[in-house]
Amino acid sequence: MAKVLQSSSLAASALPSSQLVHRFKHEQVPVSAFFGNSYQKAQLRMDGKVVSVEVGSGMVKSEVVAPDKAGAGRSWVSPDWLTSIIKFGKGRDDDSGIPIADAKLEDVKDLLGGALFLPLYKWMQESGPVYRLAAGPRNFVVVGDPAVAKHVLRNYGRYSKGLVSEVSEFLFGSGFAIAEGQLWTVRRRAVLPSLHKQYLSTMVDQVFCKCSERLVEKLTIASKTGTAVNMESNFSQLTLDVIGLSIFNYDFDSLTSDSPVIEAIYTALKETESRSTDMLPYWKMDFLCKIVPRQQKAAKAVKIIHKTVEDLVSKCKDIVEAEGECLKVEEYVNQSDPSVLRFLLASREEVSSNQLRDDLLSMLVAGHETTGSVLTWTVYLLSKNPTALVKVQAELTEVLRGRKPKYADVKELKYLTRCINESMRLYPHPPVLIRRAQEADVLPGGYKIGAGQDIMISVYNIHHSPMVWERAEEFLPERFGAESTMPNESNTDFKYIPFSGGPRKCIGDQFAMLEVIVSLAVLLQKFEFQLVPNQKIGMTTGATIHTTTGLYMTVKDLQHKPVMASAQFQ
Ligand code: HEM
Repeated sequence: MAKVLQSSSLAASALPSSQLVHRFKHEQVPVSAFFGNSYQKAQLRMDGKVVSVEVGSGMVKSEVVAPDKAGAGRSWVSPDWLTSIIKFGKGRDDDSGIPIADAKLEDVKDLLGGALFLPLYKWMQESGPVYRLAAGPRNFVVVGDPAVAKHVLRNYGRYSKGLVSEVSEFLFGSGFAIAEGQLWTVRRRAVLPSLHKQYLSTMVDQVFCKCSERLVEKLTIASKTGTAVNMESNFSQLTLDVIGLSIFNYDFDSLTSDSPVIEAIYTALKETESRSTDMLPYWKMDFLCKIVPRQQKAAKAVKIIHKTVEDLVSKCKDIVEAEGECLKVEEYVNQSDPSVLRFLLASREEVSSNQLRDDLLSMLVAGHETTGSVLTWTVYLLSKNPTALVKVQAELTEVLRGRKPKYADVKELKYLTRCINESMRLYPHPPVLIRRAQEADVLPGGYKIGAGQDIMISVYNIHHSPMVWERAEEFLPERFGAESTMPNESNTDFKYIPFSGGPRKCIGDQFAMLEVIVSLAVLLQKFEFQLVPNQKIGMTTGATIHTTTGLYMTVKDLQHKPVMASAQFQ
């Protein structure tokens, strides 16, 4: 006898998703992945219709029963029935102690291409800091509690990157940003020393300042004509220049944002940007990527990126081989090319060209949009908080007196740094970290999870939680204190984790902070940024928090404007 969903008991594990697909939203999704092995028949709301689906020995039969007047199913996440599945699936024997979020259609209708972290926050307010969410083919335990985040992030061996590795492998390959186990350990250990202090201080002068000054030239023209500029796309371009030049070669005149190399990478990255989120419903269905046009486009773009990076690796190999001997750090940073690539080749480590390519790509992708988004939201917040902006300008005048910043100046720009810290609290990039339990575990608070459980650590929830932060929604750079050390996961006990924490913490955190501080020091000494009026700045997500339609600003030259306020802050 076929059972209907509402009365059946569903097993938690998913069927292999390979044969069973249902056409939905113009593309195909794996019906079977939504159900357990004991499932036989259910009614689903899909594509604006109520559909009866029957599964038996590898076959799926579906027929439309009625139009779906309630409108559920216009999103691939049909929350009402997914919540039901989880409730029935976990059933009476659920002793995990984890409440199930009551996901409603209106919470998630814009989920695809929208801002997932916003409904995650709403559900935290309703269900508490740790809850279970049905999302597409999987269920996630969503974490907004610093103690639980600390447990998961610190116990790396027991939690892998899971889904995030699966959906971004097409781009990162075996790069260390998504690699696991021994490969990750070896490659991270090999790359980490390339970001040493001397390298960073060289980059401030040779790359960060130069790229920012190039943006100053562009904005000067806009300031003269009064044209509004989209600062989000300008920052995206700036940070790609910076990371491309720093990783591959900082010969500024030969490798610039308008050079074919950077241009190719930029175009290709744009194409691939949304593929990871697109991929979530197709989880483990590689064949769909070969037939869906948008996925085909992304696959082509990855080929361009790979070819471009392979050419750069091979050119640099020739240079290093011609040099013969291994260079010491001091010698190497004084050379005309102290790039990460050159460091890695000069260290003469046994590594394949493809592995090197994937590791460099890991850094390029992880270090580009994240830093661009921090710049975007910091400038946005400063334009909305004139008192903080005046303090920043006063500090810049006091410390730099109109000159460009050097490495040693950065630690004196305390208030600017706190504004950036606070911007990363309010707008963390990425807003959600994904992990998968390798074994059963009990989380702090007594929540039980099984092996294979997917987990979303919502950094956004932790950073916005009124249980964690006072006046959580306000922009208060002073909250971190001027003289205390830079806030991080250790000194805030995982309340502040914009760079994650534990063994897989961001490898480029210092690089990124330096880059953002230096870029803003150059730009804010020169210009005042004003939001174009009547602009709605909405949020959406790719890997980071983006604006929905750009951040349009007018820029005014500050050259002759005196700065009044004192730079002191408590
Ligand atoms: C403000 C800018 C940045 C932010 C907010 C940021 C944030 C993060 C976060 C949260 C993670 C951990 C992801 C996870 O646990 O799943 C991460 C990892 C990583 N980041 Fe960053 N990042 C930034 C800039 C950079 C830069 C400039 C680089 C390269 C120079 C970089 C390279 C990486 C790499 C390679 C990883 C993976 C590390 C591993 O798995 O071992 N990031 N980043």
